[in-house]
Amino acid sequence: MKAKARAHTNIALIKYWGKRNETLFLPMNSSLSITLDRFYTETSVSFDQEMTKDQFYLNGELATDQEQEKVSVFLSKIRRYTGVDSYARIESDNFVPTSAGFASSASGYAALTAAAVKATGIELSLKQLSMLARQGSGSATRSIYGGFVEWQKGQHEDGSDSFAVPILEQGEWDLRVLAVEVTTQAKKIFSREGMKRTVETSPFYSGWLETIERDLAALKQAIVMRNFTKLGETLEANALKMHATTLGATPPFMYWQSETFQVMEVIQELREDGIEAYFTIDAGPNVKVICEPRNESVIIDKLTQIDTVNHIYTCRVGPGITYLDR
Ligand SMILES: O=C(O)C[C@@](O)(CF)CCOP(=O)(O)OP(=O)(O)O
Repeated sequence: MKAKARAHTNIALIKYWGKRNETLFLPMNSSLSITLDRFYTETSVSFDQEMTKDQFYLNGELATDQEQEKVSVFLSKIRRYTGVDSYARIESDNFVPTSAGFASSASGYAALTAAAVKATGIELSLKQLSMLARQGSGSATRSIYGGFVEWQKGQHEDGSDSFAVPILEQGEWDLRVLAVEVTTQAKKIFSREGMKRTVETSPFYSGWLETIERDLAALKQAIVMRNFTKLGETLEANALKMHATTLGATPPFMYWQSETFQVMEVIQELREDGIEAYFTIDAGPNVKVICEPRNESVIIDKLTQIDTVNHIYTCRVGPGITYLDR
């Protein structure tokens, strides 16, 4: 019983920031992302009755004990859900430049979910795959689908209504995401810890939640109307509000470095010159710039003039999960 799947990473335009249930990975708020074409994870899973424990290989190497444990705990959720009781060999290859601020957990857990379930031979819906991937990493919930994807937070405390739904298919709106990799290698506060500390201690967190539904509605309307200005203004403001919550945490923290501000200033200058570009930032110093194809080259030219910019990856809207020959 073996299968292989590919899943792409995604960039949130309305951020998932905070859990209401850590065990089931239930979010405090709904979120919305774009799946990207360029970066993905390929994972194969082979269940074998003879194995006495799971074996996880990452990029060709046996993974660390900590990674083995995380994957095995997650695979047991899939075993319970599908009724399969054997161990498996898992091989994952990440085609994701984590140095550019892309979380490989989104594509990683989505690909693992798709390959593992396929290997069991049990047919599940994309909605069920999304609910399973959510329990590996929240942002993986969205990588089951391509295009523009909403992760509905759901109301039920068992998570049965917390999954992703496709909003717009790949190819229905051709936008660009420019991932700007800056030089700093600051110590990273992983998003799981960052959001937990913020939920538990930041007085600004309630303000974040109060504006989420309005942001989400505005962004979904912008998508329906293909209104790039409204999309950009909404996503940029949402990212800024997310990062504002961390400043009020105990102890306070900030993901931005001086290089981050340099990129943000150039984006604002571009807009003053009439070139529409908007930025979003996740749990790190790197900036992702969203623009329309016609402005891509002028924006890249301007960004490459910043001496602390290491590399710029150009991404387009990408696909949902696909199954590969072994
Ligand atoms: O992607 C977004 O919506 C916004 C973030 O990237 C942060 F900016 C959060 C991603 O969190 P994730 O790594 O999925 O956390 P997990 O559920 O604890 O594994």
